[in-house]
Amino acid sequence: MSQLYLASSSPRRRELLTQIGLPFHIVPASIDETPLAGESAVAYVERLARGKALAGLHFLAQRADVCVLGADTAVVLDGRILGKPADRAEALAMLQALSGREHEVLTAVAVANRDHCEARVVSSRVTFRTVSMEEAERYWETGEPHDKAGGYAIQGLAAVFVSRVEGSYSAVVGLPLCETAALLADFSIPCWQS
Ligand SMILES: Cc1cn([C@H]2C[C@H](O)[C@@H](COP(=O)(O)OP(=O)(O)OP(=O)(O)O)O2)c(=O)[nH]c1=O
Repeated sequence: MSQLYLASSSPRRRELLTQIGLPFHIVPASIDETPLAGESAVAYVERLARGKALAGLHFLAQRADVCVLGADTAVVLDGRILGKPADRAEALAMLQALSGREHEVLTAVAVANRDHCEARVVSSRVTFRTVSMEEAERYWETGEPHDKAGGYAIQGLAAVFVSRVEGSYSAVVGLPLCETAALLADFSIPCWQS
């Protein structure tokens, strides 16, 4: 059986993969995350997830005995991708834009070995109650928003803003676990139940 590598520096993704009982190693995979001109959000997250998995495989010198998993999460509002906020002003602007509205969270997961690379994209819908400017400012001070797509963490303090989730909770946090397990099964990497 192949050894599984997670191409990610995200502690969330490590915790999520651990949650479903899979042993894995970590491999670095930093890639350019600039969107291409005219690229849709779905195409963007899929390209990045594949890119991270393939960069990890490259780092491991295309070893024959490994499978590498990469993922990418983007928050999409009115067709616009909200990445990680660059600074306080951008984080506050994102929270104000998300306040009192529904938005989409897209997460792509990709698995690659030397022969092929497969990906799935999962779309979820998250609704925020109204968030006041004072709350947004306090939230920024907690330090939670800076490394999160859309400037919030549903699994963290921002849970108090979320009135509804439709879709995959684990995908919003950073890795769609149901789809990940299915994808890994296709690569003959069994999860806890098989
Ligand atoms: C919307 C949302 C995002 N996030 C996080 C998940 C991802 O870590 C991050 C999105 O950025 P990504 O670029 O997908 O991932 P990353 O840079 O953190 O890690 P890597 O590329 O090395 O795998 O936002 C949450 O933790 N909670 C949430 O509710």
